Amino acid sequence: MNFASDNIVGASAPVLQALSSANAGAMAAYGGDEITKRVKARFTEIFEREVSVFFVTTGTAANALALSSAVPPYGLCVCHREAHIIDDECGAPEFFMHGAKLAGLPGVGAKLTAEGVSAYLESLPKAVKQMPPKALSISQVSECGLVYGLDELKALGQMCREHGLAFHMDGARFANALVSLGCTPAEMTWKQGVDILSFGGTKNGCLMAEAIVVFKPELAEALDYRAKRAGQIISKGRLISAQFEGYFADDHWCANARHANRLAKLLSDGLTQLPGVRLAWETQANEVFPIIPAAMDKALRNAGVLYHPWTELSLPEAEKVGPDEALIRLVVSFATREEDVHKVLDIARSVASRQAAE
Ligand SMILES: Cc1ncc(COP(=O)(O)O)c(C=O)c1O
Ligand SMILES: C[C@@H](O)[C@H](N)C(=O)O
Repeated sequence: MNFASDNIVGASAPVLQALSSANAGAMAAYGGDEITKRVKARFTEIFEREVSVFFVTTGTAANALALSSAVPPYGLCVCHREAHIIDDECGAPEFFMHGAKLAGLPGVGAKLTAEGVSAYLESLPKAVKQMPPKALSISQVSECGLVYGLDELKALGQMCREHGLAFHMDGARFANALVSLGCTPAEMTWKQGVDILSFGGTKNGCLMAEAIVVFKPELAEALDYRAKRAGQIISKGRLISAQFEGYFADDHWCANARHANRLAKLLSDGLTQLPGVRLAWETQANEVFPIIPAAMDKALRNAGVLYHPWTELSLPEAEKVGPDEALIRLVVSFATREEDVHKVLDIARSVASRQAAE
């Protein structure tokens, strides 16, 4: 029972089928093929406006290249201090921004507020040599499994406009956030001021497919060159676009995300009914962050449930993890079986019963 990440499963059947179908015959390389053209047009339909789309192989590449188009080498990009771009990309964003800096701010649940970012920006010294803030990057879904509501995104977008920042969204789990809010892709992005999006497909059914979706045309100008320099212009480009073709067909992508979110909620609700179990952050997408008794943590691991501990950095002081507790991260994917969720709950319940009997 592997709940370590949504990166642990392969692709879903429709995506693999689309890939297999696209394999036949000769097609133009480097994105010149008909499938790539078709899928780029599909992105324009999905986002209800003309967009530029660049296919890449990893979320890190999407984030680093997206930010490189928005932030000059002397600039600053504001993000959360636990953002994937600051914590998990080994300096790729700074590297591709040619030395620009990431400024990580605190925030409960790895989320930022417009007020908090604005206060930070106002606090910066206005020295002429100060690195000027040029972008804001948020993760939707956040690194603590939380989803920004449309009002929060609107306020952040407005704040970016007021401060002249480009607004980037790390949408590694875009579909999970989308179905959680029940809104449209346009409402969750450009209609709230998002300028450039890292659109993730890999964690939700694709084999290896991410896209940079650009809403602000001037940010797209050099992205082809930047992607080429990063080794992200794939020679057999159809192999990424075909994945997205299968991903988008028959609303498959949203069905995958709804499945993952539903089982995450089932897991979360089952765990929180047990004594000594509380949530670090509400379950709003496909990740569950329970704080559980240490004995339960040990039992789950001994029973072969795979998951990672999580940092409590974004927990309010009053909710910090106790000496006999463990904060863990359980990630549910489109391929997670409901029976495995029930198995985890059964183990947790048995531990709780034993502890109650002691
Ligand atoms: C919030 C977030 N952004 C981006 C990524 C993409 O990272 P990768 O380069 O591993 O595809 C991940 C993890 O997979 C993530 O959790
Ligand atoms: C932890 C993080 O780097 C990874 N992207 C995951 O979500 O599993």
